Amino acid sequence: MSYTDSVLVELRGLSKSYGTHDVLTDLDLTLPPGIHALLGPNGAGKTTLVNILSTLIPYDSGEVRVLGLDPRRDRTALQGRISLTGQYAAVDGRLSGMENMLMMGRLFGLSRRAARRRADVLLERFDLTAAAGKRAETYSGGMRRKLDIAASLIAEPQLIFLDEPTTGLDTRSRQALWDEITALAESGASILLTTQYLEEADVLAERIMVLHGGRIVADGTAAELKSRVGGSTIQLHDHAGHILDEIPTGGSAADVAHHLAAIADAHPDVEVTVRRPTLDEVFLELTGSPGEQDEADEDPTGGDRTGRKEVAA
Ligand SMILES: Nc1ncnc2c1ncn2[C@@H]1O[C@H](COP(=O)(O)OP(=O)(O)OP(=O)(O)O)[C@@H](O)[C@H]1O
Repeated sequence: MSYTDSVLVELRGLSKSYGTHDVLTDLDLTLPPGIHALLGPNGAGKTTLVNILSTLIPYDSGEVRVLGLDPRRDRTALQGRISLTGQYAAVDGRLSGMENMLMMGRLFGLSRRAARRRADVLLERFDLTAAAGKRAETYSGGMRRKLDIAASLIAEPQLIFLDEPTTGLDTRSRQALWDEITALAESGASILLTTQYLEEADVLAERIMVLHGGRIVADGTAAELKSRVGGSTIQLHDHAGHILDEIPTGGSAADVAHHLAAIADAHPDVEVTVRRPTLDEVFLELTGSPGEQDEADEDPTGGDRTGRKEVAA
C-alpha cells in the first residue's frame, strides 16, 4: 500500500482475535483526512481497533497503514504523530493542570519552554487557564476530560484518537467537548472517535462506520446511512403534539407533496412534520439491536428520547 496525504487510514484484511474469540474479522477500510466516527454496541471491537491503529496492541493479520505507517513496524515514528485519549483519563490527580501539561510535553520531547508555550495556548483554548494551578483531583469530570485531551494535543498530532470522549459527562460538558472537537478539526487535525452515542456521531462525524460482529456493517455519512432505512416519514399530530399517525414516503419532494395534499384534503386541521430516519433506526436495522442512549441525560441535540429531530414540513 502506498501512502498519500489523501489517505489517513488504510486497512486490508485486518483480523484480530483473543484466543478463540474473533474480535475483528477481515476488515477493509480506507479513510481520508477528516472526522470519522466508529459506532457500535458494547464489545463490538471499537477500542480494539483504535488500540491497534494507535500502536497499543498488535494485530494478527492483514495490512494496516496509519498516516502511511505500519503501527507494528513503525511504532515509534507513528507515536510521534498521533494522540490517544482513552475512556480512562490519564491525568495525574496529584499534579496541577499545568504540571500535567508540562509532564506530557516532556514525554513528547518538547523543551520546557516550548511545552510551556503550548500548554498556555491549550489551557486557554479548553477554558482551563483559571484552574491551571489547581490539582487535577479537584477538577470536575468534564474538566479532567478536557485536561486529558489538552495534554494529548501538546505535540500537535496529525491524527487524534478519541475513545468514547464524552462517556460519563453531563449534557453541558458533552456539548462543550463537541465544540472543542469541531474546533480541533477546523484547525487541520484529523479525528477518529469511537462512541456509543448515535447523536454524537451524527453531530460530529463526516463519516460514520458501524462495527458489529467484528465487521463494518455500514459506512457513510449520517445522511447516507439514514437513506438506507428509507425516505422521510410524515407525522400527523394534534394541537397538543400527540402523534396520530406516521406515513412513510419515498423521500422525494414530489412524493412528500403528494402525501401532504392527500392529508390536507382529508384532515385540513391536523398538524404535520416531516422527519428523516434517525440513526437509532439505522442502527436497529443494521445490527438488530438498538443503539445505546444515555437514559439519564436529556438529548443534547434537542431531539426527544428516541433521538428524533423533527423538521417542519
Ligand atoms: N485483552 C483482552 N483479552 C480478551 N478479550 C478481550 C480483550 N480486550 C477486549 N476483549 C474482548 O474483545 C471484544 C471487543 O472489546 P472492545 O473493548 O474492543 O469493544 P468496544 O466496542 O470498545 O466495547 P465498549 O463500547 O464496551 O468499550 C469484547 O468481547 C471484549 O471482551
